[in-house]
Amino acid sequence: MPPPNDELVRKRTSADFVFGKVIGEGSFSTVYLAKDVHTSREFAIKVLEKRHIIREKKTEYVTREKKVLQILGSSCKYFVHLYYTFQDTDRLYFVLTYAKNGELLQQINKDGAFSLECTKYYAAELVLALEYLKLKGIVHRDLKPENVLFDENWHILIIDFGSAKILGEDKSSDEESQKRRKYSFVGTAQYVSPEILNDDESTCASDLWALGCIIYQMLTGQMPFRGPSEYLIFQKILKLDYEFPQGFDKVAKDLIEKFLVIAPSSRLGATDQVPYKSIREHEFFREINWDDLGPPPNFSAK
Ligand SMILES: Nc1ncnc2c1ncn2[C@@H]1O[C@H](COP(=O)(O)OP(=O)(O)OP(=O)(O)O)[C@@H](O)[C@H]1O
Ligand SMILES: O=C(O)C[C@H](Cc1nc2cc(Cl)cc(Cl)c2[nH]1)c1ccc(Cl)cc1
Repeated sequence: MPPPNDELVRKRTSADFVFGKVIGEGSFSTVYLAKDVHTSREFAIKVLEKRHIIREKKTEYVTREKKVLQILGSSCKYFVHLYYTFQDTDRLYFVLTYAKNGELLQQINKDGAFSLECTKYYAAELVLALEYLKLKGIVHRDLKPENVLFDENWHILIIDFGSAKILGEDKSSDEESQKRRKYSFVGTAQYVSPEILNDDESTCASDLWALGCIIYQMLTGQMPFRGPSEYLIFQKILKLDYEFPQGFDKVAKDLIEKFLVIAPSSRLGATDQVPYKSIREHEFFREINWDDLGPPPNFSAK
C-alpha cells in the first residue's frame, strides 16, 4: 500500500497559498484572490476573524456554511466548491472556487436588463442548480443576484450558504431554540418569501419564490418588490403587490406569476414528484435542451 499522497491529505495552512488582492468583503469576512504555491491554481479564500465571529455570535452561521458546502460536494458545477478549511490563531479560512466574472447583479446593472435568450439560459442554469439543492435537501434561503456569481466560462456559481437550511435536521424543540428560530430573520428583504415573513417553515419552494424575483429582475433590471423601507417591501410581498412593465413577454409573465404565489406548495415545481419537471416543461424553456444547455450566450441588452 503506497503511502497516501501527501498533497491530498495534508491539512493546508495559509503558507500553502500566495494571497493576492481583496475581491470582496462580507460583514464577517474578507475574500482574497489566492494562488496555491504548489500548483499555481487560483482560489477565492474567505477569511474570517475569530474574535469578530465570537463577538457577533456568528459561529453557528460559519459552521452551517461549512457543513452545507461539504454536503454540496463537487458534483454540481453551479455551486462554489469548498476545497479546504483551516485556521490559525486568529482566523478561519474557506478555500473556495474562484468566480472570476463577478456577480449576476453587476451584469444586470451593467446591461440594464438581459435579452430574453440570455434570461432563458441563466434561468435554466438556476433551475438545474435548484434541482440539485432539492435533491440534497438544502434550502439556500438567501438566493439573490448578489449571490449568483460567474465562473471563467460565464456559468453561474452560487455562493453564500451561511443562512441555508438543511432539511430534516432535527430542530431541538426546547423553548430557547423555538424563540431563536422565531426571531432569526433570514434572507434579504426584496427576495424574501411570504412564508419566511409569516414565520412559517422555509422549504425548497422558498428558493422558487426567489427564482421568480431573479427572472423578473433579469428581464426588467428591477426587483419586483421594491420600496423605501423593509417594512413597506414586506407589505408589498404579502399583498403580492408588483406589476409588469408594458409589453413584457407574455410567456415570461406567466412563468413568473407561477413562482410569485403566496402559498409555497402552489408554486410551479413545488409538488413535482420529479423536481423540477413542471418548470422544465413550461413554455418559457421551450428552446432549452436540458441535457446540454450549450455555451452561455453573450450578454446583450434586450
Ligand atoms: N468564490 C468567490 N469568488 C469570487 N468572489 C467571491 C466568492 N465568494 C465571495 N465572493 C465575493 O466576496 C464578497 C463577500 O462574500 P461573502 O460571502 O464572504 O460575504 P457576504 O455573504 O457577501 O456578506 P454578508 O456576510 O454580509 O452576507 C461578495 O461580494 C462576493 O461577491
Ligand atoms: O478545521 C476545521 O475544519 C474545523 C474548524 C472548526 C471551527 N473552529 C472555530 C473557531 C471559531 Cl472562533 C469559530 C468557529 Cl465557527 C470555528 N469552527 C473550522 C476551521 C475553519 C473553518 Cl472555515 C471552519 C471550521
